[in-house]
Amino acid sequence: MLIIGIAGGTGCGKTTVVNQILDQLPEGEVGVISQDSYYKDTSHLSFDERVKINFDHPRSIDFVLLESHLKELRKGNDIHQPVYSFIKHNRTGDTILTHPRKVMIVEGILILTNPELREMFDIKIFVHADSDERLIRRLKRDITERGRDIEEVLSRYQNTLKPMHQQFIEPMKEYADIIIPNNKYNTVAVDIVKTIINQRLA
Ligand SMILES: Nc1ncnc2c1ncn2[C@@H]1O[C@H](COP(=O)(O)OP(=O)(O)O)[C@@H](O)[C@H]1O
Ligand SMILES: O=c1ccn([C@@H]2O[C@H](COP(=O)(O)O)[C@@H](O)[C@H]2O)c(=O)[nH]1
Repeated sequence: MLIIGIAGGTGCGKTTVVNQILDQLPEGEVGVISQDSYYKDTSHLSFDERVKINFDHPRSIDFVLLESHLKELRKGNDIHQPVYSFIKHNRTGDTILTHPRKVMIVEGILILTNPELREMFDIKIFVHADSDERLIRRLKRDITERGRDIEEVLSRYQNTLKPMHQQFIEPMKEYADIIIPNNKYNTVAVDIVKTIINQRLA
């Protein structure tokens, strides 16, 4: 199994890059695990308490579960990937049955911050987009898709997201094998990653 980690700040385009990679690759050969599925279960908290969580700090992620799921997949076993709701700020209680594939992609803002998980990646990719570009994308996406308003996005950005990005996410570029510039759609970089995957699948 080839395991590819794709990191980068919010709105840099990780999900978009993953979808571009999957496009035209043989179905069923490449699997995806999203770090978002592994936000810690916070069912014991009220919604108002959950809103106050710092979701951009590594402690908000259940890395133990994520790592153990990846190890199970590597052993050839299925896992039940939790489903996360950004609207509820919590796991939904549902899971997605995820099968091991020849190539597994793990994507998320904080996946390179955990040394044990980092060790498991054969290829580490960091998607870069400038912070103003990422904020604009985040505003548009969170208002249309994640039930936020402009006040929520901007206050989270100033209070937690920006400082956490500078402290935990940006320094992870140091560990990347490949940095994809993604201020504009980068088909050349995506094609290079696809070529690597196709070689593994051949
Ligand atoms: N290169 C790009 N140029 C313009 N918009 C982009 C680009 N890449 C992604 N987007 C848009 O930005 C938003 C956030 O992208 P997404 O892939 O969800 O980022 P991430 O998963 O890193 O948070 C989405 O609405 C997406 O369509
Ligand atoms: O309940 C939650 C959990 C996370 N967030 C925000 O999501 C982004 C990470 O997702 P991307 O798709 O990579 O943008 C992170 O910056 C958290 O602030 C949230 O709003 N609510």
